[in-house]
Amino acid sequence: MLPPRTSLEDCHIAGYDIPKGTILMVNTWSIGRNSRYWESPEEFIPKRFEGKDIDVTGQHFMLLPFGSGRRKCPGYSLGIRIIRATLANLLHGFNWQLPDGINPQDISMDEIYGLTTHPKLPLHFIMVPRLPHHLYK
Ligand code: HEM
Repeated sequence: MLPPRTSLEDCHIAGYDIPKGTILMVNTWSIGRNSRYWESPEEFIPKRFEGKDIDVTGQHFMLLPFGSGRRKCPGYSLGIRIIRATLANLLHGFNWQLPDGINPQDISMDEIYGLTTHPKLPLHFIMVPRLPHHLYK
């Protein structure tokens, strides 16, 4: 859910009459799993974004990781850079393996709902350094 909004005037949206002063919650979790907008929404398919002109900064309402409008996340640019740099370093610095006896299909994708969404069960990986040892000091 995005933080709540209050409607400033009476309006009519998607068949609903919304009186002035109504507190509105935008369910981005549900939008992200709506098959009207996403093919196989429950599947993790990063390639679905390849070659698509989908913006993450609040222009395309089917994907709102940083919200939208006047109250959208002011830290989105920093957030994107931190995630990109962290992920790139982890992938560059380590080969990733599953523990013995665990297959990719055994990994639980269950979530805990809250202000942010966390995995319900911890993820276990073995990180194998792939660069010369002195670079990790
Ligand atoms: C990947 C990282 C991040 C994600 C996914 C994220 C997501 C969000 C979302 C969904 C909102 C609510 C927007 C709305 O109501 O429309 C928000 C608000 C906010 N974020 Fe972020 N954020 C991230 C990083 C950051 C960073 C790095 C900062 C500051 C350095 C930051 C500062 C804020 C602030 C101050 C608000 C409240 C804005 C307001 O209510 O006017 N965020 N963020």
